[in-house]
Amino acid sequence: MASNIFCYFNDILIILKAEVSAPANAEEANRPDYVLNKYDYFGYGTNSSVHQVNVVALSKLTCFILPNQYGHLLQPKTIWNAEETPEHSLLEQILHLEPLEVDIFRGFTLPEAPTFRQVFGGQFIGQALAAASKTVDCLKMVHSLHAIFLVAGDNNIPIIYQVHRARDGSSFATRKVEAKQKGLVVFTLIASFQKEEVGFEHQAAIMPDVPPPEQLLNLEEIRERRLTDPRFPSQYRNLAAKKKFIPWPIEMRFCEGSASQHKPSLNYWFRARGKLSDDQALHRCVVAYASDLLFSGVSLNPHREKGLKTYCLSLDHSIWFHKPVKADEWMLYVIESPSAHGGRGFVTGRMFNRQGELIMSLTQEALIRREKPRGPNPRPKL
Ligand SMILES: CCCCC/C=C\C/C=C\C/C=C\C/C=C\CCCC(=O)SCCNC(=O)CCNC(=O)[C@H](O)C(C)(C)COP(=O)(O)OP(=O)(O)OC[C@H]1O[C@@H](n2cnc3c(N)ncnc32)[C@H](O)[C@@H]1OP(=O)(O)O
Repeated sequence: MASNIFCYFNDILIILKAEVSAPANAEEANRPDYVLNKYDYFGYGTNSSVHQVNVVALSKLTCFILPNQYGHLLQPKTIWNAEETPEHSLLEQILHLEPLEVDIFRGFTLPEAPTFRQVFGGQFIGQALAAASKTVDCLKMVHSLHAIFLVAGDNNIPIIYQVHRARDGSSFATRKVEAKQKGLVVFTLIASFQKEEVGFEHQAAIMPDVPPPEQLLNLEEIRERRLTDPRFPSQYRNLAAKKKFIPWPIEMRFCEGSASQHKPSLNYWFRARGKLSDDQALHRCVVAYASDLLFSGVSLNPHREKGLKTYCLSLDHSIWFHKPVKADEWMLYVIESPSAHGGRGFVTGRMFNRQGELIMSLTQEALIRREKPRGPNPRPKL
């Protein structure tokens, strides 16, 4: 027994019982209807104007009406209002974007953020994913993304993120993001989002047997040891002490000592420094950011030698999120490099939580070359 419901309202209706078939709007009228179930919602939740909603109840319908002034309660505490939380971590500041227009955002490279010669690749991925996430129904979470680095970004100018809404389906949504500097597209990302769903389950990947993070040193402690270890020549120690050192917003603990630094693999624990807001979208942006820090460098491990200077840049990066992420708790990053050839190093990664659950799978290809001496007037890239 199906019955049509036409109503004019600006509140949100949450379904408590029954199924509802909903042609969402006029543009989608030619597409097959999609079905809303218990706890799905429809309506607009705006107080600017009254909208028409056209749905078909497939059986007796019971709804909870949420008046528009309470619509914000459906939004989780998100990265886009992070500035309202005084104690937010440095990572939330790095990923914070300024909305400029519908689907257009501005990101910055903060002085406290890790920078390299060019904008850090993980910053592009994290910020672009944050921009895409802001345009997607908050019940849908990113499950995969694919990024390409086109031009080295300039740390000294803002980055404009333009989001294209490629598709909004009932279960999935797809977004394309272009990052621009000086009018040039320097980075692109395509990301797919999905509503939570129950389905088939298995995990064939096994977490390697490594020491727990509490028994290992972090990067800062390794550096401290190098500065004070009398086995290193004093010239080396003085030089290392003079180098500007900005602690990364990600804490890392390496599972193997320097003896294994020539293996085309690396295992390390990591977590975000400071407490993050309780927002799954933010936690996924944070791990996406962290995933580019020590990834493609593993493809150089078998080729490392004294005095080697390299020119390395991430070319592309893909992530699949299998399960919910907690970026401020320890995760094990297991990296392998099956191949380096033709100036390109290829790496694959897996991230496990402490319970051994496989949370994410990743791949990346990077340009890996011996550094050539710079000419007197290098061509500007932007
Ligand atoms: C066991 C314990 C281990 C413990 C480890 C412990 C500690 C580790 C600690 C620290 C590790 C530190 C850092 C690692 C962390 C993070 C890594 C971050 C990675 C990134 O965040 S990465 C940023 C994102 N990714 C990009 O931003 C790429 C954007 N995309 C492009 O940039 C272009 O798409 C390109 C270049 C790919 C193709 O562009 P194209 O087709 O035009 O390429 P082309 O070959 O012509 O080079 C063009 C110009 O690149 C320069 N160039 C080329 N080859 C060179 C060489 N060999 N030497 C010197 N310069 C070179 C010249 O300037 C040349 O220009 P010119 O010819 O005028 O000289």
